[in-house]
Formats: sequence, structure tokens, C-alpha cells
Amino acid sequence: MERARMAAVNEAREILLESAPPRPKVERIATRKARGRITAEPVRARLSMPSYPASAMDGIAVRSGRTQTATPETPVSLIEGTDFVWINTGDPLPEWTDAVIMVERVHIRGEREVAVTDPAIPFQHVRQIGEDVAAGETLLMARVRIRPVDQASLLAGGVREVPVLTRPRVTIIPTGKELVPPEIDPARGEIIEFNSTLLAETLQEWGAETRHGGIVPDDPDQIRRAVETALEWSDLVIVNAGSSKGSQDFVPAVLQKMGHLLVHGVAARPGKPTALAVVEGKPVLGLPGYPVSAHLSLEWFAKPWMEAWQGQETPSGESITARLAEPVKTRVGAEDHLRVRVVATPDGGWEALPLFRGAGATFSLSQADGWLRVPAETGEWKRGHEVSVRLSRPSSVIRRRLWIAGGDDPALDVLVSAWSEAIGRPVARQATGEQEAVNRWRNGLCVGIVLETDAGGPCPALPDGWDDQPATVVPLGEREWGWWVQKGNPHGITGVSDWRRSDLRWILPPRGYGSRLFLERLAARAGIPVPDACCEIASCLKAAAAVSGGTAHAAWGIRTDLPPSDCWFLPDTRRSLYLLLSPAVAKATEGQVLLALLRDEKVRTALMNEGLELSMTAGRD
Ligand SMILES: Nc1nc2c(c(=O)[nH]1)N[C@H]1C(S)=C(S)[C@@H](COP(=O)(O)OP(=O)(O)OC[C@H]3O[C@@H](n4cnc5c(N)ncnc54)[C@H](O)[C@@H]3O)O[C@H]1N2
Ligand code: MOO
Repeated sequence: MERARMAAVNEAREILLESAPPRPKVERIATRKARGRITAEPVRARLSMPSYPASAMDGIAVRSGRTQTATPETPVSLIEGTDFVWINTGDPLPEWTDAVIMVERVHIRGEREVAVTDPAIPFQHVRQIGEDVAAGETLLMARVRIRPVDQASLLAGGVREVPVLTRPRVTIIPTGKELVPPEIDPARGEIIEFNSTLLAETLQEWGAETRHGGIVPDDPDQIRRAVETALEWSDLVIVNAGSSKGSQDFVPAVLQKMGHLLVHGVAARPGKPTALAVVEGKPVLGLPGYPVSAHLSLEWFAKPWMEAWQGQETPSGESITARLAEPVKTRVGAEDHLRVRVVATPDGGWEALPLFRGAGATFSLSQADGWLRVPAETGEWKRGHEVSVRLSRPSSVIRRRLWIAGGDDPALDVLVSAWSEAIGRPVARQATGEQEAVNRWRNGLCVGIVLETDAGGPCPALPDGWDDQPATVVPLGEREWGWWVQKGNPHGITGVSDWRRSDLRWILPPRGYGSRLFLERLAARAGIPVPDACCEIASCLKAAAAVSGGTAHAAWGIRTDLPPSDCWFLPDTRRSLYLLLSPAVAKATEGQVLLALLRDEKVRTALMNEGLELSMTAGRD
């Protein structure tokens, strides 16, 4: 097989557009169904609007000349039928009249007689024929994306059908023997097939018509047949997964045989194993299987191709300038695309927090606020470096969002969600270590932090707020902490004393987290070193899931009913949770609403169902 070149993303995009240029056709469709479609040619009005001289006000239609001498001192008397007729907004003007006087300025004199005290100007309050739209006027130019206001003006001009570009037809073929449709719960070794939904819905947002080509196993003949079938209907075909170097990755070779493989591999992470081909003059994109890689690759190649089809850009997210909350390290030689969460800073700026980089992390795509592109030649950016972030959510939504930082506790999602609903503002929770939470608080990057202490112990030290006032401390309640082990506790784990054993793997909270500091103190007291964690995980649900899958024998976490049923919880200790609210927010309505929610029976029950044993004083000052 001839080896296709590894190309820079920009270069690969140009090769694709040159080798498989889009060929849109024209169709006429009902104006009423044309929202979002692109005009194929200029569209002219067929009719004038209004099509007759119409009254713009409720009142009387008159001959303006009859009213010229009217003043408050010398009113002019008018007789119905001869000098005026009553008329309503939108009514046609009788031919012998040329002006309308509003009813508020008309003085009733008798049953058929009125008086006016101001002269009417010719054509006052009269909408002329074609005043809005004149027949023959160009209402829309070619290559305009039709909006509801455009549909209205087309219909006003009598244009019931409009010539538009056909929508590009795209078939998506997911490949992989491990894939099962989303309707089926996967068995071990199976994966829910969700990429085709991600790709199809995104393409539809950009204006494509999509079809699902059905899940195809990793078999060159079946992939080839699926592509052949798809090409009969489609303008563009996407084959998803099987584009890398595994023993089952047949897509590039199949495309090479069917047509011309233009590019295999782009200098970008994620998204590297992208294959671009032309078959029967149509583009066929082999997108990587990982969802983040597929999502990015779709943006790099399918989007510009669709933009070329439509002759215009697809509306896309804003770009902002943010400071990095952490240093970023990447390998030079390929551009990197990082998902980031964005936090508004008190000085009106933005901070960007890079998220987990795994290309399989679908959830982080949904959590992210935007993308950070690190150029191929950049290896490192320091904390505080100014970067450009392309947002995937409106900046106005991000700016209004309130943050709570601190250890991970799924019960808090109940509270945060109820709070967000009650105040009509987005609220987000960020799992961080204790020190990091306090730092974020001091820098005004969060309105509250959650800290834990020994049950019954004193309140946590009160860090000063960034406005140097003490925090409002809200005791939330107690939590049972312990070890998540495999069902039946086959390794007879009892707790910290087992840290001496060499046959066990442990998942511990990350360094600096309150729960980790607690374990470190426990170990020091018992004179045992903290073991090397096989992994450090902040989320107790993720930690328990990893234990159930056999990654580790035990994970430290809180009791909750949510983890997988094939895990057991061994209770160990009780810890208290405190919410520290910023002085400004505690005093404001937002804070008062939060305290009221903590007294609300429904919210209290929901929190207790999540395993948080609420303090009697939670929410009371
Ligand atoms: N030895 C190497 N291994 C890998 C390389 C490499 O260069 N050398 N590249 C890695 C990179 S980078 C990527 S990205 C992946 C992409 O590989 P494929 O395109 O061959 O995709 P698969 O291996 O078939 O799948 C990856 C992953 O994604 C899941 N998947 C696939 N399709 C779907 C779908 N429709 N919905 C949901 N999830 C899907 C699949 O089950 C796998 O878990 O290769 C690396 N390997
Ligand atoms: O390039 Mo792959 O797309 O990182 O995961």
C-alpha cells in the first residue's frame, strides 16, 4: 500500500477541499420550511406588501384638503359619508380619501358629524402600496442562511417557495465488533455506540442531512460494502474507528483500495489517526474511534467542507483571552487540543483550567467550556500564561456561574442543583484539594468551599475572604467514610493496618485533599507509611467503580448508595462537612436562598438519601 502522508491539520484540510470539492445542487422548498437553509440565488418579491393603500391607525379617513383650515379655535366640521368614513388599522382607504386622523383627535359633534382641530397632511397614517415590500425587490441575496425574520419577509412578498442549496447528505458508519446500540446495556468487552449520535447531531446543527449506516464489524469486506452502499445516497461518508494501527484497523487500507487515500495521520492530538480519502469523487472521512478525537476531526474536516458547500461560515463559539490556572506541558511536533473549564475572575477576566486529556473522555467534552489549541512548536506554557480559548458555551452563561470548590461529594450535587434552580444561575462544583480550595476562595474564584473535619471536632479555621471578611460557616452534617472493597471482601481488608500488606493495591484520594490528609494523619499515628496508591482518584464513585473492575483491592471513600452493586463498603470513621460561604454571597439573596434550601424538608430528605447525615443546624444562623 502506498503510504499516505502525515499532514498538518491546515494542510490536510486544503488537500481534502481541493481533491473532493463540494457540489451542492439546487432545490425549491416551501418558505415555511426553509429556516436554516441557504439561498441558492437572489430571491425577489412577487407581490407588493401592502397591496393597497391601508390605514395605519384607527380613526377616520378624510380628504386632507378638507381639513387645511382646522385650528383649535376654528375647528372644521366633517359629515360622515361625504367628508369622512370611520376606518380601522389595516383597512383599505376609500379612493376619494388620502389621509387618516387618529380617533383620539376626532371630536364627535352629532350622530354623523365630527370636528377636527388640526389639518391632516396628505398620506398621514397611510401605508402606501409596496411601502414594506415592493414587487420585484430583492429580498434575499444568494448564499444567505434563512432566519425566521427572512421567512416572514419572503411570505410578505408572496414568495411561497424558495430556491435553496440541497443539504449535504452524510452517512455515518460506526465500525467495531465491540459496539452495541445505546438501547442495550453492554456486557464486559462491549461499548455503547454513541459516537454516531455525537457526529450526526453535530452535522445536523451545521445543516447536514444524516443517515446511520448501521454498526459494521471490523471486517474489510463489510466495511467496503457499507461504504459502497452509503455512497449511493451520500455526498460525504464518515467511517468511524478502525483508523489506527491495531490488528483490526482496516479503514485506511479499505479506502485506499476503493479510491484515493489522501492523508492518513494528522499532526494533532487527539485526532491523529484520521484518514481522508476520495472515492467516486466524494470525500470519505475515516475518523478515529475515540469520541474526543472523532469530535475534533469532524470540526477540522467535515465542518470546512460543509462551509464550502454552503458558501459561508457556520456560526461558532466566541473566543476569549484567559490566563492558565495551571502550567501546560505538551510534546512539540503536533498541535494539542485541550478541553478547559473557564472561570470568571473578579477583575473581569477569565481563567482557563485544563481538564483530563484522555481522548476517550466523553464526559469531559460535555463538562468543558471550551478548547485551547497549543501550537505544534510549543512545548510548555507557564501558569498565568495568556491563551486564547474558543468557547463551547456562551460567555454570558460562564460569567454568571457560581463556583463551590472542595472535596468531592456527590450529595452536594443535590444541593448545588437545587440552589441553581432556585436562584436561576448556573452553579458548578469543582473537586480540589483543601489548600487549592482556600486559594481559589482567596482569589475570588469561588463563592464557597466545602471542608471536612473530624466528627465532633472544631469548625475548620476560617480563611479570610478575598475582601478580607470572615466566611459564613454553615455546618452541613456528617458523613460515614470507609473502604470500598470487592463484594464479599475476598482479601479480608480491615483498614489502615493492612497498608503493611504487600499483596494489595490501593486507590487513595489525591494529595492535598482533606480526605488524604486525614489518612496521612491516621498512618502517622499508627506509625505506618502511606502505601503507594495504584492510582489517585478524587471521585469516590470513580474509585469504587475502579475497585469493582479489579484495578485495586480497596478505595477510600464515603458511604453512598450509588456505587456499583458488586462493591462492599466497610465503614471506618465519621467526618463532618462544613460549607464556608463568601461574606458577599452569604449576605446577598443567593446566600439566603441557599440557607433556606438547607431548611427545606424536600432538599433535606434528598441530601439524607445521598448518605449525608444533615446537621440539625444546617441552614440556621
Ligand atoms: N499502537 C498504537 N495504538 C494506537 C495508536 C497508535 O498510534 N499506535 N493511536 C491511538 C490513537 S491516538 C487513537 S485516537 C485510537 C483510535 O483508534 P481507532 O480509530 O482505530 O479506533 P478504535 O481503536 O477502533 O476505537 C478506539 C476506542 O473508541 C471506541 N469507539 C469506537 N467507535 C465508537 C463508537 N461509535 N461509539 C463509542 N465508542 C467508540 C472503541 O470501542 C475504543 O474504545 O487508537 C490509539 N491506539
Ligand atoms: O490522537 Mo488520538 O486521537 O489522541 O486519541
